[in-house]
Amino acid sequence: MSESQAMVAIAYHSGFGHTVRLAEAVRDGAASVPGTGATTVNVDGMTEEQWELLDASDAIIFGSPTYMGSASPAFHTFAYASGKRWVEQRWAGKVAAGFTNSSSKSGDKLHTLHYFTLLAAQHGMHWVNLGLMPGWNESTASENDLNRLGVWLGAAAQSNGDEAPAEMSKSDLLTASHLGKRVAEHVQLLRRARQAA
Ligand SMILES: Cc1cc2nc3c(=O)[nH]c(=O)nc-3n(C[C@H](O)[C@H](O)[C@H](O)COP(=O)(O)O)c2cc1C
Repeated sequence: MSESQAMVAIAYHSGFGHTVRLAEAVRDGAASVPGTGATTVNVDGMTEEQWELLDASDAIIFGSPTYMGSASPAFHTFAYASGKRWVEQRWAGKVAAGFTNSSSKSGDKLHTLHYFTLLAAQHGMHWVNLGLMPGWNESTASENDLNRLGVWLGAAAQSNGDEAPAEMSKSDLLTASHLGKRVAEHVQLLRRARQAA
């Protein structure tokens, strides 16, 4: 990462390989914005180096499958451990966003996204929402629309319980990529504003 380059970190967990595909799409969307580097961090077993990478990032995008109506236990372990950063408000002022995946169309994914907003707020971070109108909600609409699940708070994806990660919805992956790009654009805006201040 060059000195002037912004960094977007995607802090995610994936138990069975679906959510990691979203994390990669978010990363690619963020990296498409000029002057932005992006990297994924699997939060299941964080190293000191990975914590330092998050500390040094301009944005942290949280991602987890929805298990039993909330983020996965591995993600919650990461969030609990982030309390060390919380005490010092070390992530305050960073940009935050989130994404989740589950097998049901709703599946209570919104609760996972709500949880991410609280985590971001406790860290003093600035939440960026999805910024896409809902798709697939008219007779002429299609499940290939962006934001096909009609969520505003973050990127939500649905993968059938009997299908491999390779079968994931292209619309969901593009929606995740949109979120990464939007976060990187906000990071660039904030950087310019802070430099001008
Ligand atoms: C313990 C457990 C709890 C789950 N709870 C939910 C749930 O609350 N809602 C839902 O729609 N799917 C639920 N699922 C399905 C997962 O969200 C789904 O398999 C998802 O694709 C897993 O993502 P991953 O491959 O990244 O781990 C659950 C799966 C497991 C193993």
